[in-house]
Amino acid sequence: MSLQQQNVFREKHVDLNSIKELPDSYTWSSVDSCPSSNSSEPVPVINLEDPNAMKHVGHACKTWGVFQVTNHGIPTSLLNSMEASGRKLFSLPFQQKLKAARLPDGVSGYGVARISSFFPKLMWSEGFTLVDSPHHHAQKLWPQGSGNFCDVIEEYKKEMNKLANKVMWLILGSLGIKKEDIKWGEIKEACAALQLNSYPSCPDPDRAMGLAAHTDSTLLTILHQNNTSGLQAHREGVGWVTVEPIEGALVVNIGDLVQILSNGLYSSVLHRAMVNRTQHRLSIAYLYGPPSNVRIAPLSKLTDNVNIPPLYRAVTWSEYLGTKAKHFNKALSFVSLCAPTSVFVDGNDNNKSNKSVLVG
Ligand SMILES: C=C1C[C@]23C[C@@]1(O)CC[C@H]2[C@@]12CCC[C@@](C)(C(=O)O1)[C@H]2[C@@H]3C(=O)O
Ligand SMILES: O=C(O)CCC(=O)C(=O)O
Ligand SMILES: [Fe+2]
Repeated sequence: MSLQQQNVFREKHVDLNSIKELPDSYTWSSVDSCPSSNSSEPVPVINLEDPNAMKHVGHACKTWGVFQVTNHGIPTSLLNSMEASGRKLFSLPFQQKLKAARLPDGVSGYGVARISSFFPKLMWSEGFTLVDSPHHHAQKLWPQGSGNFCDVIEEYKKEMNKLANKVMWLILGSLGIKKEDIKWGEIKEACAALQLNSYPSCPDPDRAMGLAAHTDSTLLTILHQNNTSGLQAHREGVGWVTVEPIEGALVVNIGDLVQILSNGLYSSVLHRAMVNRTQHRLSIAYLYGPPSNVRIAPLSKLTDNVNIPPLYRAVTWSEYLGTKAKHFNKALSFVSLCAPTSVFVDGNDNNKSNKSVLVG
């Protein structure tokens, strides 16, 4: 990064651990006006070894767009090592983390949430995005040697890929889709990014926002959260529901690309992360998408061009990420084939879903 870029970057980046009082630039006036729902129904928890797992996955996708999985096959030791690697990274001195800062137009590296530019207030979090090999970043962060950091990341990505494939086939199976119905056949060539999120303890958590409401631009996202609650999912007609951490369980979020693929039968889930006064929260998101050359469109088996027309046009993942980077919560309507009604609300208004409603 050039000196000039570093200066621009520093203006936007603040060491949250050094702040004792919530600055105005981090104060979200609308957070306290829309309290979390007290709904007694929790987000579904699905045992992946249950013979009825596919049916449960289908139901969870239709009703919530988010669920937790147990018996997922990821060794506890790997989850612990990944969490320790995340802690090791975020506990570095701020100036050291800045050495691996994400470039202004880049994707990977240390920085604020990419969606920050769509909001008038800043988020109480720091993130680290890894797309390719972690070695380049690790060298900058730990010039004297990064220990097992890179090995853990590579192993985590490999294991997460297997799990994401498995969950993806459960989702597709629940829609009645078989392997031969998918033109891109094996999804083992799938692409992915790893997003490490750190939410330092906050002096005024009720007026701060860790990560603002968004949907993921993925097929699905697998999230490991440490034992500190903060993740909330939005359910139509219910409101914000906390996805309570369950030891050893992983959270699966349905992303926008499954909404496209399923022709809207399964909606991506709007979610956000809250912060708390005493505990540092850490989450690790495995953002799973299709191979870069594949165009994602509503599956032909789910449309008939007469009664059920395709609702979305075909897009590649990178094309969709570009649309999301430009239009954020309006991205799905930009690939929609039907006229959207104008129901978008301000992204800072957390009381309502900020996704589009499509009229056929
Ligand atoms: C693959 C990706 C999804 C993501 C944009 C990215 O290129 C890498 C970072 C991802 C992330 C993680 C935090 C929330 C999110 C909305 C963001 O700002 O960066 C997602 C992006 C996304 O799903 O659109
Ligand atoms: O930290 C969390 O619980 C949410 C993270 C998230 O939504 C993301 O990384 O996309
Ligand atoms: Fe997310």
